[in-house]
Amino acid sequence: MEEDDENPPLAIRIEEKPKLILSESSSLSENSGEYEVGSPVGVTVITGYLGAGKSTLINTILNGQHGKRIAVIINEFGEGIGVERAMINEGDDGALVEEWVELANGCVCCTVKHSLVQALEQLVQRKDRIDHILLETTGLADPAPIASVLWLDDQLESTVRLDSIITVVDAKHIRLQLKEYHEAATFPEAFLQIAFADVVILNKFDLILQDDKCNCLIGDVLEDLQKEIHTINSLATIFPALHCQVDLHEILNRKAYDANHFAHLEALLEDSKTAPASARHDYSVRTLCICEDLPVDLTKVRLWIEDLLWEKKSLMDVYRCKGVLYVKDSDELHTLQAVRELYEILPARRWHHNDQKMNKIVFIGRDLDETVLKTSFSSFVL
Ligand SMILES: Nc1nc2c(ncn2[C@@H]2O[C@H](COP(=O)(O)OP(=O)(O)OP(=O)(O)O)[C@@H](O)[C@H]2O)c(=O)[nH]1
Repeated sequence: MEEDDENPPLAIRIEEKPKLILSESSSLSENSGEYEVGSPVGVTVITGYLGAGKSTLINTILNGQHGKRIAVIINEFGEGIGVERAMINEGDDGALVEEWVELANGCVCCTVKHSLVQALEQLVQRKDRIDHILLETTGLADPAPIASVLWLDDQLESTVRLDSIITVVDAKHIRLQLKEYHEAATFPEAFLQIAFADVVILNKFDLILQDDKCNCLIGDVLEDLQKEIHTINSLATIFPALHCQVDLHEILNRKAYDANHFAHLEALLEDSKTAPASARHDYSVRTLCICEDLPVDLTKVRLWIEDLLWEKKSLMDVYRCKGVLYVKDSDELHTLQAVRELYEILPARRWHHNDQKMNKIVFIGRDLDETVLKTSFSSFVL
């Protein structure tokens, strides 16, 4: 592909599989202020049910005022090659230059992992020209493997960082989708996407009242839906939206996995609650929170969490876990983050004199048992 000096296209050829678009935002500013030279490039994973509005969100971001130079990676599976491309607005001025590569069928996790690492490695070589990467996971029910590649992959660790997982939800259909999965007890796609989300965009709220026979106020319906989403994942920040129009500063650069960007996690943990047993919808995927005042032994915490995430003796399926730890013989607050079987415990900052030192861990997962979690934590770790 030829590059002309006035409007140099950004295009990177990758040998296989994800489609890759590189875009320079029309609102590009030389220094957005948020991009630090030398720091890893943030990756936002965009997931969501079929038709929920993922491409709409990408279009909103590409055409938005955020001052970032953004690269987009799209995975598309099966027969629909080319469809995703048509959904993305390339811009009148040709500001978006694309390189499309077909994704072969095969083991989703392996294929995606391999080609994703390759694509990212090539992208970050152009780091001087990219501030942020959007990764749309079309066709992937479970964002966890992608998240773990980005979050803890040794090869990529210093060059890219998982910024956040955004799940786009169709406000009109989400109840039905959750109900269907719940009743059929099948692979809980809609649950997983919400369970892993740092941000949920509750999209298409214009459609939710169309079938509503009770003349409810739109505010009440939205509030109900938000409660329902928080029953599954109380850590997710929810933005109701029309055509995915959201404040881009709220969704880009969230640093949801950074130990040293701790204020956000602290606020989330402060607010998070265990979904009550009497929750209106008794889903098997839910949020559960345990608190403990006494200092813990870090080595034992590691063994405990490994037992939980790796051995799965208790039959609980933990998808996501975030927390703060009050570690014995340390004057630093530690953070715990886990995505599926991967976890990380890091010192985040020194305890402040007015902090209430305690352990607080939030779990999001399937068939979580509060009693087992609490008693095993107290007996094992303290
Ligand atoms: N009424 C309404 N329609 C919307 C809204 N947001 C998106 N749509 C429409 O919903 C349809 C699907 O949106 P997409 O952005 O293509 O959804 P997607 O999640 O990328 O779809 P897949 O990639 O097929 O899973 C399009 O026709 C959009 O124009 C909204 O807020 N309200």
